[in-house]
Amino acid sequence: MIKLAPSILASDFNILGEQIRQIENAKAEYLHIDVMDGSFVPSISFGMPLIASIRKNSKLIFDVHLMVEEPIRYIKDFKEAGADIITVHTEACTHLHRTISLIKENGLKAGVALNPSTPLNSLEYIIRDLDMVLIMTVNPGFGGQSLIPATLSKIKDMKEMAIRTEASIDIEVDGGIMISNVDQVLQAGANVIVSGTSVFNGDITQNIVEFKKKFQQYNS
Ligand SMILES: O=C(CO)[C@@H](O)[C@H](O)COP(=O)(O)O
Ligand SMILES: [Fe+2]
Repeated sequence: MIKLAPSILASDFNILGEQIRQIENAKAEYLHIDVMDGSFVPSISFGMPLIASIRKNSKLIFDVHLMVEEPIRYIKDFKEAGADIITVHTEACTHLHRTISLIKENGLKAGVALNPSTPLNSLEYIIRDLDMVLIMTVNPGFGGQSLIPATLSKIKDMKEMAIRTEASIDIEVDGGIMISNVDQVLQAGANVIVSGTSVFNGDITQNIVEFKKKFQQYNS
């Protein structure tokens, strides 16, 4: 089943609650929440207080993408704020296995994200412990960038790796994904689609309908 994960980084924070309701009513599966620390990535976004606040009025699955150095320091805080899935960057973790174990001990789903230049073989000894791998299709840090074409073959290779290792993982893709190029990532094997700009620009409900139409042929 293909899932849509709208990224609130592209939302209008002045009416965030209302926009999340629209996403929920349009039946997106996840809410993608980009946390940036100004160190691992150049920009700073938001953190636990915002998540705790929107958690009160949403039943969506909170898919928290931590672009944070040594996220092991904050796993418990993000759980308490309301995260359901926590994805950490392999490049930001000195002790990746320990970090993933802590996410799981907290009863959450665990994901690992890879920057565009990070090879898949860094996952070889951890893949069976994961619920999700996030293949970044842009360099993390900002919304509204263009998908890097070389990441398409990486998604394919990830799918093959999951089959070869018999790992039952979701493959999430994130960055520059639009209605016009979503077929490419779906054909490559992704099944969780993050989209910020293309969901929030214009009519949110209609944009989600368009994404879901595209997903139909891959769901059979
Ligand atoms: O993690 C990130 C960026 O670092 C993403 O989740 C973006 O927020 C996606 O936004 P678009 O590229 O779809 O505008
Ligand atoms: Fe993200």
